[in-house]
Amino acid sequence: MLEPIVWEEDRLSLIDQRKLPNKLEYFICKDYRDVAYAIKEMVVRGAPAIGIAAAYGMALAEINNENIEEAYKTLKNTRPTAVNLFWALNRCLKAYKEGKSIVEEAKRIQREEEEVCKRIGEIGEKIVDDGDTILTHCNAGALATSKYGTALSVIRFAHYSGKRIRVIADETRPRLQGAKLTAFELNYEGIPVKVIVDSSAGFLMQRGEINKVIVGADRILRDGTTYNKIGTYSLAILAKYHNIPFYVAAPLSTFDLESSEEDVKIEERDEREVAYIENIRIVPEGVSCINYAFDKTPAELITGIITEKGIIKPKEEEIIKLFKGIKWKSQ
Ligand SMILES: CSC[C@@H](O)[C@@H](O)C(=O)COP(=O)(O)O
Repeated sequence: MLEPIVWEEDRLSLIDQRKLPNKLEYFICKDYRDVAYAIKEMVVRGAPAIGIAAAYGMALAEINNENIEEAYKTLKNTRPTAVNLFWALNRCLKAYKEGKSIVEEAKRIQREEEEVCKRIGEIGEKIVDDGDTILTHCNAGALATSKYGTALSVIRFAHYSGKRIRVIADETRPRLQGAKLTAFELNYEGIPVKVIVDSSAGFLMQRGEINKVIVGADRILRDGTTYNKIGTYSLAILAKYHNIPFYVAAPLSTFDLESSEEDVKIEERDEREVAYIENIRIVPEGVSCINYAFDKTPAELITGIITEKGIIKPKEEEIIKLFKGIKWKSQ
């Protein structure tokens, strides 16, 4: 399996996801500023992965004897929507304030998140039937976590258990995480995958060519409202219309029990991501573009949320029950 986040000899190496699928290269981070750059520029991306990377950013600040509060602030301001970033940074800051090692805390976060993704796969594969064709959006795989993934962990474990499944990856404009990353990751492991343009999902559903939709999440509120890559909401509406089960797979670190919808900042990225394809302008000069990176899917469109502690309905009482006995702080 790919190893997107490697901590070795006091430095952090990240698979440079901007270069996939054509080059598998590592981007080396020697200080927290390198990590902040890597998160902002999407060298590393995906909610759990940016949380883990940010934790190592704090670890680098500790090793380099830099100001920890400054590092925390810089890393916190890289991307606004995925809550795992704030969750991981807060864990590291707390460890530091308690006089514990940030390096050890970051390693613990990575180990735990990998284990959690494995559990999501083992638990979630039960919803997959032999012969299913599963649509997924963006990349919620090992590249977006550290190992296994969330939505792709469910798909991986269904494949490992011998179920004959096929995956359809939305290309996921504008950054093409589906076409570039999900297709690369699944193909790397021999899991059958085909790529479609985002706009053909509805037609494939209408033709009965999709049995399930499984996506990841960047933030889930206490009422089940789910923030994920732009386009997720449209897929959820389409799935509802065609009676296709729509699942979200996410670890507890992606839940945000404290915020309400007004508190969640949807990242808006540079409009050039839409206006250009591989450095060629495709939108007429003088025309601007709208580039929200995430959207919001209401709970009533979601069949179930697959977590490391079981599959739940996206309902407040079930979500609260998940967190019984767990202390949690987002931002
Ligand atoms: C397990 S990753 C889940 C989400 O983080 C993923 O679906 C997603 O939306 C990633 O967005 P990105 O902008 O590539 O960081």
